[in-house]
Amino acid sequence: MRFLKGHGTENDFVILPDPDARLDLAAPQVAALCHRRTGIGADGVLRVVRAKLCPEAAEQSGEAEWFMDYRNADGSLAEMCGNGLRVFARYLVDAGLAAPGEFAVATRGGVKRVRLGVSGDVSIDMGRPRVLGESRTVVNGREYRGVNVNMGNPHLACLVEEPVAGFDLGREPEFDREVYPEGVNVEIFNAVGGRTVSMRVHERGSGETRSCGTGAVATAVAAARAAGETTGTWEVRVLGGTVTVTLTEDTSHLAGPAVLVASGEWPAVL
Ligand SMILES: N[C@@H](CCC[C@H](N)C(=O)O)C(=O)O
Repeated sequence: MRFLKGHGTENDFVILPDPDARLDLAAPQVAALCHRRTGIGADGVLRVVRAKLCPEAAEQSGEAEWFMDYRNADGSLAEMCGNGLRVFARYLVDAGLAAPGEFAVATRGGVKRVRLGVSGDVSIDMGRPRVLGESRTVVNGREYRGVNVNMGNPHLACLVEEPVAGFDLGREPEFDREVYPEGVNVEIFNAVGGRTVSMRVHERGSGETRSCGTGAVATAVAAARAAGETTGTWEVRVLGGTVTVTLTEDTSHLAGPAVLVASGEWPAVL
C-alpha cells in the first residue's frame, strides 16, 4: 500500500492516498503505521479520499472534492488538524489532484478553504474560533487555568509565567472531564513580546508533538484575550518552527510550511 510522509513545523503525518475509498482503516492499523519504532512513525494519519464517497463527508462534497480523514497516532478520530490540512493540501497540489490557488477541503470540522502556490507555505481559513469560557489543567503537579477554545476540536490554552521549556508534557495533563468529555489538546504558552508567543502542546491521542495548528490558533486567541485584543496577527513559535495566526472579527487564518519528505510502500496488509 502506497504512503507518503510529510510534516508541518515537524507535526508529522503518514499520508494514505485512497481516492476511491477502498481502505477500511481500523485504530490498531493507524497506531501501527504511526509507531515510532516499529512503524513509519507519525503524529497522525491523513487519508486522502473523495468526499462524495465518504458518508462522513458526502454532504460537504458540493463544496469540496476531497475529504481529509484525520486520525491521531493512537487511532482515534479528530475533527480537525491544522498542520495536517496544510500537508494534505500540499499533497493534492503536488500530486496534480488540485490546482494551485484556493480550494476547499472537507474535514470532520466542516469545509475549510486553503490557499497555496506551486511551492511554499500554505494558508488556511480555519473559521471562527469558539471561546467557551475557562477551564483548568494540572501539569508538572501544578494547576493552571486556561481558555477553552473550540477549533472544531477541543483546546485548553494556558498562559504561564515560567519558561515553557521547563514543562514535562510527556504525560497526559489532568483536565476536567465534564468540560471535555471527548478529551482535550492542552497548550502551554508564554508571551515573548509583541504579538509573539512560545507554545508547547500535548495533543489528545498523540502525546506531546512539536507543533499543533489548531492549537496555535487557540493559543493566539488566548494570547489576544490576555492582551485585551480580539484581532491581529500572532507569531506562534513551537518546537518545530513558527506558524502565523491572523485573527479577524469573523474568522482565523493559519499560515505555515507544509513539506513532503518521502514516499513508499507499506507492506503490512491493511
Ligand atoms: N496536530 C493537529 C491536531 C490533531 C488533532 C488533535 N490531536 C485532536 O485530537 O483534536 C493540528 O495541527 O491541528
